[in-house]
Formats: sequence, C-alpha cells, structure tokens
Amino acid sequence: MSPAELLAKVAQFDALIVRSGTKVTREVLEAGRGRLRVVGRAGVGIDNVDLQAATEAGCLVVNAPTANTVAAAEHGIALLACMARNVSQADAALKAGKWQRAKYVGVSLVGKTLAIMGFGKVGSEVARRAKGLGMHVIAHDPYAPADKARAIGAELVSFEEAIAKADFISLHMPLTPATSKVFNDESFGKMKTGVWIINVARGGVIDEDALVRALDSGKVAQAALDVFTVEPPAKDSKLVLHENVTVTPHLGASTVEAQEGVAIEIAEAVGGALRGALAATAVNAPMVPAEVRTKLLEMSVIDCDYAANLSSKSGSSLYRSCQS
Ligand SMILES: NC(=O)C1=CN([C@@H]2O[C@H](COP(=O)(O)OP(=O)(O)OC[C@H]3O[C@@H](n4cnc5c(N)ncnc54)[C@H](O)[C@@H]3O)[C@@H](O)[C@H]2O)C=CC1
Ligand SMILES: O=C(O)C(=O)COP(=O)(O)O
Repeated sequence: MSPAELLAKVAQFDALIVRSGTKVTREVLEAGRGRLRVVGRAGVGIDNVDLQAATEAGCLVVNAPTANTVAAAEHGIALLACMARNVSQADAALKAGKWQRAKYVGVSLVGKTLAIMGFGKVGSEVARRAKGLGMHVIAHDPYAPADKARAIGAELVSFEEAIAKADFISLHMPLTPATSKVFNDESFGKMKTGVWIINVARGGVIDEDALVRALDSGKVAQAALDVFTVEPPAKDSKLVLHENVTVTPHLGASTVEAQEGVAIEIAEAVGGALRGALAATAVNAPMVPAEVRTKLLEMSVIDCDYAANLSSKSGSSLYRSCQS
C-alpha cells in the first residue's frame, strides 16, 4: 500500500502488521484511532513505528524478535567474506569483460580482530560464526553480560577500545536517539587506517557523509552495507556508487526460512496482544460493576483468554461471569 492508501484504510482494522518499508507515523496512528489496537512489526527493529504516538493512541506495539536472527547474522558474515575478497567488484568487472586478478587481491580473515558493536541476538550469532573463521572477536555493548560474551570466546570492551583495536567492525545495535550517527568523523578518526565496516543494523547509526569521506581518504578500506538512512537510497548516492562499497537492499532478514518464522512469530504476538486488548476492554466495560472491576484488576487479569471470552458475552452473563 502507498502511505496515502494506508492512511485511508487503517481505521478498518484492529491490527496492522508491517515490515521495515512501512512507516507507522503519528498520522497513521491517529487515523486508526478508535479501532486500531495493535501494531505488529514482522521483524526486530521498531524504529519505523512512532512509539510515543502509539502509546498516546492506546495502541500496543509488538515485534518478532527471534525468527530472523540467524538470517541477519548469516548475511553479515556473507558481506564480511564478500568484501574481504572483492567479490562484488570482481564479479562486475568480469561481467564487463575484464579479467583483473592483480586488482582484486583480497585480505584474509583468519587472525584478524572483529569488533561486534551491539552484542545482542544477531551480534552474538555473528561472533559465533566469526570464531569459526578463526577471527579474534571483541564486542561493545553497554547492556550485555560479560559471561555471555566469554561463553562464545568474545571479550567485551569499551566503545573506544573496540573501534581502535578492530580490523573489521560489524554493527548490530538498534537505531535509537543514543545510537544515531555514532559512527561519524570523530569515531572514524579513532579507527585503524584501512578498517573494514559491515552494517546489517540500521543506516542511521552511521553518518553516511562521514563514511564517504573516510572511504575517500582510505581511513576505511571498504564498507559492506545492507541498510541506509533513507531506503531506498538516492540513485546517485555517493555511498552506494562508491567503488569500495558493497551494497544489498536490506536483505538481512530475507530468507525463506526467516520469513516463515517471522510470519508465525508475529501472528502469535499480535494474537496475544489482541487478546490482551480485549481483556482490558472486558474489564473496563460499563456493565462491569466497580467492585468486580477492582477484583479483576487485583487479579491482574492474567488469563487473557478468559477475559476475552467475557468480553464476547452479553451484559448479564458477563456480570455473572465476573461475579464467579
Ligand atoms: N538487516 C536486517 O534485515 C536486519 C536488521 N536488524 C537490526 O539489527 C538490530 C539488532 O537486532 P538483534 O540483535 O535481534 O537485537 P537485540 O536487541 O537482540 O540486540 C541489540 C543489542 O544492541 C545493544 N545496544 C543497545 N544500545 C547500544 C549501544 N549504544 N552500543 C552498543 N550496543 C548497544 C543492546 O544491549 C542489545 O544487546 C535490530 O535493532 C535491527 O535494527 C535485525 C534483523 C534483520
Ligand atoms: O527485523 C529487522 O529489524 C529488519 O531490519 C528486517 O526488516 P524487513 O522485515 O526485512 O523489512
């Protein structure tokens, strides 16, 4: 649907399920007021949903946090290996009739230091795989427990230490106000000259103009990017067209297996949230006497199925059910 079509139709639905391409703006949430109870993000990152506006509209936001983890990690590893061996550039050259073996000498991964920025579900799976490639793995994550990293053979370090020591840096933190453009002129300046960057997280964590400058100066040897500040990026984007940049169109979660898993995970999450919303409606229904409402709230109404069932009953039977 186009944004205009979504605005026109959203009020007809109790739940809306989106991927990253749909922006659930304040305008969309306002248009859905009165009917829309749940926004399901069929994937991990919820930076495309206006959470404040959703809260104000009384709309629950749920995601599918686990089903695409491996797909995203595998894509990160694919980009890492592809970039280190100039696969996309050599492929384009050979298809243009150029047999350039000397131009496309790569670098080896074994023994190199990989910094994982954001040691959550995807980051830790990338770490596991990188260990298998013989890389030395360090990680930065202000919230990850050190024993989780140790179990994988990775060392948790500060932001400064991670970016200063790494030969390769792979980004796996969410896009939040705190992570917006944390990779900028200043942080590129603190990295090793000739560092390699992989981004399967969100384009917005990098200042893209600063990355172009770092690529032009040779500070960054190459970058492999699955995500961009604006998607799709402009056709004449200097970053996308840069000869030392490998790009994919936000494909991290796009495997057959991941999308099947995400579909199931988000259906369950949205179903659960709708039952919860119905439970709240049942408890707050005008025919529920105040003392029964108080009792139900004391019980926290943890049995959503039961409460949802109540909401579908007529006034008097609802009252009797609440009493019992
Ligand atoms: N390219 C793609 O198709 C996909 C992209 N993603 C992106 O990857 C991100 C990570 O996904 P998951 O690992 O599943 O999420 P997660 O929530 O398991 O991990 C994110 C980690 O980042 C850490 N973090 C938060 N702020 C940080 C900071 N300032 N510096 C360093 N670490 C910080 C958190 O503590 C957490 O451990 C998602 O938010 C999403 O934006 C996820 C799946 C597919
Ligand atoms: O799960 C995520 O955070 C992703 O970035 C995947 O996005 P998509 O559902 O493929 O548009």
